[in-house]
Amino acid sequence: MKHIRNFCIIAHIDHGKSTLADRLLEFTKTITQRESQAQLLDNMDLERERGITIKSHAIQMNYILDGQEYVLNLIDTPGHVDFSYEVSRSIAACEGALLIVDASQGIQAQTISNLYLALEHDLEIIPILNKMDLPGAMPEEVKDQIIDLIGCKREEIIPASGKTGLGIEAILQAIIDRVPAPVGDPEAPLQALIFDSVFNSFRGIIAYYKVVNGEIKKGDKVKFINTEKEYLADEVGVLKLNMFPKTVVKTGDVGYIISGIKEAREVKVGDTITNVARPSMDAIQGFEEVKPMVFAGIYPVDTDEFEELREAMHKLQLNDASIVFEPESSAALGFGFRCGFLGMLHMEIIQERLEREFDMTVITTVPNVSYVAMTTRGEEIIVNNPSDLPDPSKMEYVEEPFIKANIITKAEFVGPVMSLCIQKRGIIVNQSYLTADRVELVFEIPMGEIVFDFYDKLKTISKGYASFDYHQIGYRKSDLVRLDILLNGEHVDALSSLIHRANSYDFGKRICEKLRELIPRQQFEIAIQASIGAKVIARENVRALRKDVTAKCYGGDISRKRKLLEKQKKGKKRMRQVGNVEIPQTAFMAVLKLD
Ligand SMILES: Nc1nc2c(ncn2[C@@H]2O[C@H](COP(=O)(O)OP(=O)(O)OP(=O)(O)O)[C@@H](O)[C@H]2O)c(=O)[nH]1
Repeated sequence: MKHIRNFCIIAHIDHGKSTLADRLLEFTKTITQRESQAQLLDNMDLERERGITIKSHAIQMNYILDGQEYVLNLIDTPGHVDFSYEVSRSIAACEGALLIVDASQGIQAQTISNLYLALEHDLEIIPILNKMDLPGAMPEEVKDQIIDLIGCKREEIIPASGKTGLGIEAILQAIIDRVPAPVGDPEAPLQALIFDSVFNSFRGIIAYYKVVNGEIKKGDKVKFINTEKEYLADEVGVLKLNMFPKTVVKTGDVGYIISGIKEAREVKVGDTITNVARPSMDAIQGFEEVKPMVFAGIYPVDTDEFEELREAMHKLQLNDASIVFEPESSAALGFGFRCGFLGMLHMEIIQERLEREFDMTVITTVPNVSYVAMTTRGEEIIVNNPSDLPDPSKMEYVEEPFIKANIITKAEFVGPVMSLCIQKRGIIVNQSYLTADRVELVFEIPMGEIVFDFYDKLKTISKGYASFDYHQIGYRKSDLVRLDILLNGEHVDALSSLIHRANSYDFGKRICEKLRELIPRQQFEIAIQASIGAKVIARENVRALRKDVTAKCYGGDISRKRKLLEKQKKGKKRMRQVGNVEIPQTAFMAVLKLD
């Protein structure tokens, strides 16, 4: 135990965490250069394509320093806010953290929020100034920022580059010298903290844990304290490049367990494993049920494919326990599912996986957050779909989730950032200068206002010099109304949204204009109306189509005509007929496209 070091890497997105991790793995010969495809740890295809770490992973390195062999467990953490609970669990399994800061970018919002998480768990922080090879690196300036932030000594900051390999040896030395060995009682009953799990189609769910006290042996009967389920430890071991089976994983070490679990739902990140024969009564603290934040309807384009979609969703849920879904029906879209996601990125990933892995073509409706409505009869209703909002006459009030948003930007962008936040119904609670040129702004904002395009807008108005991070701070009463859309007088339930009363007129007008652009002209005129209750507040028309689309090809060559028709057919793939109007997928997402 004395020679084990458990550490994670925390960084703002794109500051070079995965690249640096690869260099550490190469240097310790955990992987050979040949095995080191770019960003080895990101082994899901989607992760590699998007260049982000979606799930945390762990890997063990062996390193000899001054004749002593050390076991270094690196726990990789995801960098995106959608997955922040996983970051917090990974951090809880470590004694130290490498805090990576891009020398050309300086400290960003997630550097700070992840740092706070690490400090909450009393982790030893090793500051690293990465990307020193970049011409735009500003080492002295960024060092000042780091010193201000964590109060370390200048010489404690390690200059590094994941690209050239600068600083790698110094980092390993610092991990051994500065990160404390795990503490724990080898004689005590087993307590192992689950910080991640993965789905393997052959072996079922593989859970990753850190043994906090006691030990876990192959063949043990174990129990997961929060779910109260018992399993046989078919295989335990440590994580190298591949799984490395062992007969026992001891106190302080990081390992995996395979026990025939088939569904991701049964393994909850943050849960504690104990031994059935000699149980610990206490779970390790900090366990939370992960709650979805964003909801949207997912419908098969082809109504016959509902059962296939159900099967695909179930399969996805087997390896991603954070998706929830239940059947719903929409007058406009037929049968589908209301699905809950951790955030917008998570939603996009699920949609993409449905298409790639299950070959499903789906229509997704506008995402919304989860509201709470209090009825006049004193019932509390959770509203995950705007259509479920009770009639105003039967409702006392509605509450919406709020977040605390942390934004770091340059002083010159404070004005525009503030106006954006205020436009999104934000309330500023703090403003502080980190340096003469860098400002941290703290806002409380309704979550519904930021889930869509907030981050994009923030990036645009700050020319990319703003970083953003948030956490939920609970529900508050709001004056929300349901805005409905009618097409030729017919209410399209999938286009309803909840909106603050003060913004509803402007919003109604803009959404009608946007729909007019997105709904293609058809054989007849289409009236687009926005209404609140029975009152129509905006209207636009899509004029009738006069000419045949192929008309301009008359006399032209036939192949061109066929191509045009085919193109049209493809475009139609994601269309839905509502009443007599055909609505394209893009229209269901119109809200996201408002300027
Ligand atoms: N010049 C230079 N580029 C680097 C260095 N380290 C990483 N990069 C580049 O920076 C980008 C982001 O690197 P990643 O390692 O994927 O960053 P990350 O922090 O792991 O990103 P997430 O996993 O998404 O949080 C990639 O394009 C890398 O090639 C470095 O030391 N120097």
